[in-house]
Amino acid sequence: MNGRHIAVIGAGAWGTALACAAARTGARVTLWMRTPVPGGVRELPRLPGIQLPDAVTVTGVFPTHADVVLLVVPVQTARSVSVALEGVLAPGVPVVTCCKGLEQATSLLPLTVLAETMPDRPTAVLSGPNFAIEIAKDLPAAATLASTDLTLAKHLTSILNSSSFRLYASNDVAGVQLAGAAKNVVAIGAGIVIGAGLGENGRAALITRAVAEIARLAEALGGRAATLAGLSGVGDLILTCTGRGSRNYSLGIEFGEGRPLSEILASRTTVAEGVLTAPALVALAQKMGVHVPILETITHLLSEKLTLEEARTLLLDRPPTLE
Ligand SMILES: NC(=O)c1ccc[n+]([C@@H]2O[C@H](COP(=O)([O-])OP(=O)(O)OC[C@H]3O[C@@H](n4cnc5c(N)ncnc54)[C@H](O)[C@@H]3O)[C@@H](O)[C@H]2O)c1
Ligand SMILES: O=P(O)(O)OC[C@H](O)CO
Repeated sequence: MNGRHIAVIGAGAWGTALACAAARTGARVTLWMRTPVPGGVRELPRLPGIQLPDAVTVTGVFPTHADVVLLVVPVQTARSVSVALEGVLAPGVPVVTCCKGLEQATSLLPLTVLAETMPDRPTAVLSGPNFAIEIAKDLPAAATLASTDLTLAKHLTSILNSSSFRLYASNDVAGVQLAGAAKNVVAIGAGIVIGAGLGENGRAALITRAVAEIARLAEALGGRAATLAGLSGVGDLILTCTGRGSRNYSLGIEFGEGRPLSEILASRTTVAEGVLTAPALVALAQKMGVHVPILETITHLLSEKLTLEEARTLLLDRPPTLE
């Protein structure tokens, strides 16, 4: 062990996988679970077949100290969990949000939520094309770690990087967070296209033009359009809009096949962040005065304000324009 301590808050699929990845850096790891199993566990329900490394201790108690804390809960719970964590965590310990989405009630990005709940704390975001099960199995992957403080981002990449999980530092927190949030909405749209039998050309067009919408919104929020070409942008869109392992993409496929959203959600126990992020994203775009017809159409399909036929007409019957 290297003497470092990494704490992971949230023992869902992604928290479990990140605990495995953190253990591979040589650190001691604590994994906070909302409802810990008495006597501890080595195999967790969200990732069947994955054994936790010995370096990982599962706990129901928030850490008071660590070299870094990873916040890995559904984005809609980030506010309440971070408030509780802030009550016990020592000042100065950096917190990295690993959530992908917007808070539904406020349209805030996760780091903006943390700025309200942990105002004096150093923070960062981790985002990229990462299916939890593959990270847990130690398959090769990469992601972006962004902080407004680039020195902190570089320091955290050096703590969390390993020979199978390669991290790149960035200071574009708006671009990285927005890309991670929006890709879940686009993945639902891509799934709808495939589920409805509209073809792979249509899916490629939808993804590509959605990138233009997200880039415009990222710039309006102070981010960089170029970030969309990176791991948190196109990288995650490629994975999530084509990989059947994506909860958001597979939800879109089922919806496109004609299954009601309420029925799909009732049949699942894991989070598909795109569902609640979609209306928040559209509200944010409206507030910033950014035109996002594709994101809007996906949102209206999910809320049944549009039929598939109406959505198709709305997107395709617009006058041609410059790319
Ligand atoms: N699964 C992946 O491959 C993956 C990869 C990258 C990022 N993410 C992101 O990580 C976040 C978490 O996703 P996940 O895959 O781990 O979800 P999950 O559905 O597998 O698990 C969610 C976990 O959060 C816990 N939880 C729910 N409500 C809570 C509350 N109020 N307080 C505390 N804990 C609560 C649940 O008990 C569960 O353990 C999401 O924002 C997701 O987009 C997931
Ligand atoms: O299963 P999804 O759709 O939540 O996607 C998981 C990760 O975000 C992929 O990078």
